[in-house]
Amino acid sequence: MITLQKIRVTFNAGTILENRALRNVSLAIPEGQFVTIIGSNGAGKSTLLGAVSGETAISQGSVAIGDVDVTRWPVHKRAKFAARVFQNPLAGTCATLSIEENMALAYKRGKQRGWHLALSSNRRKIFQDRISILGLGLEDRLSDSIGLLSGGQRQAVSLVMATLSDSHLLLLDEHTAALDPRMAAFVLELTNKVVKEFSLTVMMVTHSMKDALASGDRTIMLHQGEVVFDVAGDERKKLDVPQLLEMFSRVRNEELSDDSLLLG
Ligand SMILES: Nc1ncnc2c1ncn2[C@@H]1O[C@H](COP(=O)(O)OP(=O)(O)OP(=O)(O)O)[C@@H](O)[C@H]1O
Repeated sequence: MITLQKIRVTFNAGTILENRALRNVSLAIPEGQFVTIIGSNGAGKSTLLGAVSGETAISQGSVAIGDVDVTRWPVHKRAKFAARVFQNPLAGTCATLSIEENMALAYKRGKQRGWHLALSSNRRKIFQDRISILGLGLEDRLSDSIGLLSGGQRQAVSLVMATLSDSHLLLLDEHTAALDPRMAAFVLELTNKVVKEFSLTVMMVTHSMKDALASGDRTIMLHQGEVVFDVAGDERKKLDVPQLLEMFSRVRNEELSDDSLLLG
């Protein structure tokens, strides 16, 4: 269970640039749940993921992963519990290292030993098996520099890397947004496969209402730093994109099209 209690994040507090990016957000996400997060530009979606991963300092509230209160834990310590995949494929991997070295780093995330120790022949077999899930033939290219891969291949490897550490929480921050439509669909499909296979708990930010409803089992919408609706189960199954847009426009009291949400 991920438990966020009354999270507040205020950037530039006390200045004319003060921005209350998250206002009293409380959420309880049971283990194994896949939550999709939508909302227009600046709604606080990335800030929410940052509050969980530790990349964003919270002004008030608490974050617990399982029974552990991690509110005061730095990013590197929380990495044991949570893996994050960013929009920019270059952000989550190190271009100058090989695929297997990147995997070794992911493997040792939250552990004490150096990454070279994670590169034993046993480990290499695990990496090969794991990466073959992708069906991209990368198991034969483990010693290639990761910088040689396309954006989509890199996102795919990042997903596999997320399954190598002991973390069971996957934070996806618009991880398909920078890819062409075909690759985006492939990476999303792969996401669902990996999540299912490794029973991961997921928080996925997306600008696509369609993807938000098609993936996962719960959808929350943020608006101006607040959760404005939270839907799961049968109620969610019955929802379609136009209805979701209508709910959103009711919240904002204005008319929106899918594109206007996508483009903010
Ligand atoms: N480091 C920061 N310093 C100051 N303000 C910030 C910082 N990070 C985010 N913000 C502001 O906090 C608000 C929420 O930003 P956030 O990135 O969480 O929105 P978002 O919903 O992810 O938007 P988008 O869909 O555009 O990525 C925005 O007004 C943003 O400008």
